Amino acid sequence: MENTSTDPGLVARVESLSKSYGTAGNTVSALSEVSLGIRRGEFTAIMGPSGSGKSTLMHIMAGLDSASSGRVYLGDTDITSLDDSALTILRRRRIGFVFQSFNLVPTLDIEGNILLPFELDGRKPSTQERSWIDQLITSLGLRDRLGHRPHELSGGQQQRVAIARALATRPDLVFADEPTGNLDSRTSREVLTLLATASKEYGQSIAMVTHDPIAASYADRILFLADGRVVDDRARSSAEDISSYMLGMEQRA
Ligand SMILES: Nc1ncnc2c1ncn2[C@@H]1O[C@H](COP(=O)(O)OP(=O)(O)OP(=O)(O)O)[C@@H](O)[C@H]1O
Repeated sequence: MENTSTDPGLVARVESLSKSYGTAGNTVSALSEVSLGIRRGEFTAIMGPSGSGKSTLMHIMAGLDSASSGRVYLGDTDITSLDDSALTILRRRRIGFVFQSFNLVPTLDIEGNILLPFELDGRKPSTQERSWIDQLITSLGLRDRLGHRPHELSGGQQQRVAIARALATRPDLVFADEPTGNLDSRTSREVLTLLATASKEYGQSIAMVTHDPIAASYADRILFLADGRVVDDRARSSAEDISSYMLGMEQRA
């Protein structure tokens, strides 16, 4: 009998997750029998060389792509059993996203972008949610930008809007996909500090895909993937240690 009991310390987990692309005779294995858990309240980085399966793992955990086999849980919800409309609702209500390319809606002002998850859910924020959003707007320094359009903001400011949007609904888990990929190093540090603070001060669980050792050094924990498998699971490490580990991985490959 399969054990499906949930460890309350894990916000999400995958069990024996495999993913292949292509058709019979011409398949690429992107993930092979991956089992891992993302701990609640932690900032987790997922690292690995190009093609190691990071994006595939994130997309499947976020319900954006389907597994070939295995199980994927968000809390105690087995998302592999959900249909497309249930997955859409789950993403909207329980997951936040921060992308490399910010993905703001150009025709909406900053406030409209931050409130978009509520708009898509057909509701207004409650009083309590509104005060949380106000707190986010202030702490992210966006108060005097609310009426502006995204193109009027710098890259770093746009990413702060995306972070405010991702945190606004207090999702179970925020996925960040190379969130500093389009930012200069100073702005990257600001954005990474904001993500680390969201986890430390607000208990926000975050899973960040990155190939950047500096970005990963802001995380509480670093999972390393290679060839579609988890090859290491480390506590917080310096950028130097992460770099030399990555270099070793490439040399062993
Ligand atoms: N839609 C797809 N069709 C076919 N193969 C795919 C598809 N998506 C990913 N792959 C393959 O699966 C493997 C893992 O890809 P994935 O994008 O998850 O790696 P990654 O670690 O995120 O890489 P990168 O750091 O370059 O973004 C690669 O061999 C890739 O070519």
